[in-house]
Amino acid sequence: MAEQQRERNGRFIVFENVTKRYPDGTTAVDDLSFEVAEGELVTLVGPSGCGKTTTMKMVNRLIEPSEGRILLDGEDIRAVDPVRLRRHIGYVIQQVGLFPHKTVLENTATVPRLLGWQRAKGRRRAAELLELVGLDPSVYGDRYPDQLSGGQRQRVGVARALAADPPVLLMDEPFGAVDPVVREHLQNEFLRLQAEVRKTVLFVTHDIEEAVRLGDRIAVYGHGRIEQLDPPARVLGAPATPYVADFVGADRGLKRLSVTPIEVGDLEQPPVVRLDDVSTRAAERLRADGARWAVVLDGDGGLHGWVSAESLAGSPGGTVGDHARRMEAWLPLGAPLKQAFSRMLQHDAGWIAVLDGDRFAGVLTPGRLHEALRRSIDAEARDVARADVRLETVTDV
Ligand SMILES: Nc1ncnc2c1ncn2[C@@H]1O[C@H](COP(=O)(O)OP(=O)(O)OP(=O)(O)O)[C@@H](O)[C@H]1O
Repeated sequence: MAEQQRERNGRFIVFENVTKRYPDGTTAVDDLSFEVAEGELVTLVGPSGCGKTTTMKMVNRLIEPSEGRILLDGEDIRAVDPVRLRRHIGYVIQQVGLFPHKTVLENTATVPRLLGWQRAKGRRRAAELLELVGLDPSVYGDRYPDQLSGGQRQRVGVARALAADPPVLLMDEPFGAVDPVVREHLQNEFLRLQAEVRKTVLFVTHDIEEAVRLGDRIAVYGHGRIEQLDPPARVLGAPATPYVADFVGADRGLKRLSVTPIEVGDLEQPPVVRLDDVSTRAAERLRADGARWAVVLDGDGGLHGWVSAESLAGSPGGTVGDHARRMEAWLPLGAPLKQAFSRMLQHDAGWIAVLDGDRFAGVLTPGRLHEALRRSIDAEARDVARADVRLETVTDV
């Protein structure tokens, strides 16, 4: 998929043997080579100080590499004026950096203004973007940043980064400063947004859970190097090194996988269409849902496969059946998560359909699978804690 996109569009980020040595001798990034396809979201995850931020800041030339080169859309970024470059790359950081004396609308319209857009056009665009990130511009547009919650400020940060429609988005722990509940909201909203705008994104996080939930691929960093760059299911299910296994908690997780069943609550509900639905109608529904694909059921409600929004929109005639593809990867409810993992790896699939008897129940994604596993591990830890408490009581007596 990534390969095809690359060939078709050619716009992506390429790191070629990039090393960054700081003047004090610290090697923050060591001979790094990797590529990001257009429209792909790669999460950079790893412990503090492993070089994630340095990697990211080299893309918008806030930091210059000591060796190697970085290409953006086929162009060596050293040939591009840094200020011009930055105006074409969205940048979202943890401490959003909104201008306190400017309103939300003015903050959001900053880059369009710098790019010389007319004021009215910039404000129109800013209002659209605020709407898109879930902030009603008529309510929030005239507020100042200190009149917003932390989560709302992060949303403005995302809207501002997207305002000039940059092809590339750099996000450095953008949701790191908000509480876990708001964080999950922001992540889900961001996923919906990304399905619509399909930017090429580098996303730095400490949090493996966030990396799994958001990334098309995850780059797991060791010191200054990427230890593994793979889709989430592969990183979790087939860690490339003991270091990666340890970082993603795979050792413990793999054991729990075989004893944790798939439950209804673990499933996502993608749009569902029928084989005999008119394809234009189905395409409209997918567009309205902001979905890139839908599950296809046959006349009896059994699983047939899936269909992409692209193929429906590309040739509008006929029924869904003319465009649908078979999906072999499915499992019954109650099957162990381990089986889901191995199916995902076997079919190189980003999701697995789950059936309740003959009925389609939903899909399991790597993100959901990881959450289920996490719950199971936490439950196990709580059981152990309770057992400890009982033992202490016995000793006291
Ligand atoms: N200006 C600098 N001078 C010297 N060393 C630096 C400088 N900036 C970063 N470093 C060092 O480079 C290494 C990588 O730093 P970087 O900020 O890229 O890590 P990170 O993975 O983003 O960490 P964190 O998750 O804590 O933000 C660290 O050892 C850091 O101390």
